[in-house]
Amino acid sequence: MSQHFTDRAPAKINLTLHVVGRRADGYHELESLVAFSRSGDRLTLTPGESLRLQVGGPTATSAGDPEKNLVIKAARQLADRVEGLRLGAFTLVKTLPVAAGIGGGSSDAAAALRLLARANNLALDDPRLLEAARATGADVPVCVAARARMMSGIGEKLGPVLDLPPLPALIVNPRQPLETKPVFDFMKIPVGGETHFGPHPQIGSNISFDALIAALRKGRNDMEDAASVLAPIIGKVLAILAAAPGCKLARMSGSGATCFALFDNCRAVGKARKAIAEAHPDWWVKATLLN
Ligand SMILES: C[C@@](CO)(OP(=O)(O)O)[C@H](O)COP(=O)(O)OP(=O)(O)OC[C@H]1O[C@@H](n2ccc(N)nc2=O)[C@H](O)[C@@H]1O
Ligand SMILES: Nc1ncnc2c1ncn2[C@@H]1O[C@H](COP(=O)(O)OP(=O)(O)O)[C@@H](O)[C@H]1O
Repeated sequence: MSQHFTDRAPAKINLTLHVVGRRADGYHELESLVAFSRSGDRLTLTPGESLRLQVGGPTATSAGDPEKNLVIKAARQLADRVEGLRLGAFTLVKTLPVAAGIGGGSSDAAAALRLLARANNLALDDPRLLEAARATGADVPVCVAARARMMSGIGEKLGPVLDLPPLPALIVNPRQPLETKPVFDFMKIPVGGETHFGPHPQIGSNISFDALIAALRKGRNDMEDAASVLAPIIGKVLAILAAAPGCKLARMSGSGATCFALFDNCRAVGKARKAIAEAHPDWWVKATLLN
């Protein structure tokens, strides 16, 4: 049997998302504490000469044309930078909701870069790989290591990996896709302008669970109001999560519409998952640990 490599592409959760300004090229400058789930999509690479992608799984259709998939884009970006890069056939099992604020496509792209790095003996901190990540999408660099850390700039500046306590979390998507650009556009932040919503809380490694929750409460998701106008169901999801017994914090991730709730124990997450999944069988409801 031919050799193959497999990796997971976890969901990216913006525990905070502060929009702090806008660059001349229209991209928004952010400050965001990002964490990752334990589960997500699954990507396999069978190394070979030609680049191919087969997409399956429950959300494969909504991910769109495989030729435009971010897995292919990332592989081409790396091949443009690494002479003689061995490519191959990717198989993606897509389970994360698409256009959901949890960076599924970015995480798939980052997983593709990790797999190509393994197949070609490249280090994950090889500057060519990081450059390929940046060229693929703003959220791809943080998804390469897929560990909790601060992200700033448009996503290209990464703080040190943070040793956060694993956060019992429930992630809920009401299955209403919401693309990123219209939400940023709706915020109407002028180019060159700065926002004045307040500073980001300081969060370091080895912070206790309670101190982390207190710090996160001082932070925000600045895209929440705009996203809630474009997809009013977000308000309902947030209200349901906030009312779940034991919920310590409920917030939207990224540009939405996925929202998450943090709890101090997995039993409370399990109970909330059961209740919400039963009441809303059409929603995507996932219990996980974030860090
Ligand atoms: C908002 C965030 C927060 O983590 O997440 P999602 O909601 O997409 O998951 C990200 O910044 C999304 O990153 P990503 O989805 O990779 O963005 P890209 O594909 O590079 O850009 C999509 C579009 O979003 C806008 N964009 C993106 C990132 C950024 N910092 N400023 C922007 O204004 C641009 O209009 C761009 O055309
Ligand atoms: N592997 C992929 N998974 C999901 N979406 C993808 C993928 N590749 C390309 N896309 C496209 O990228 C866009 C954003 O998808 P996604 O990464 O799921 O958004 P978000 O970061 O908001 O969760 C969608 O329009 C989708 O068609």
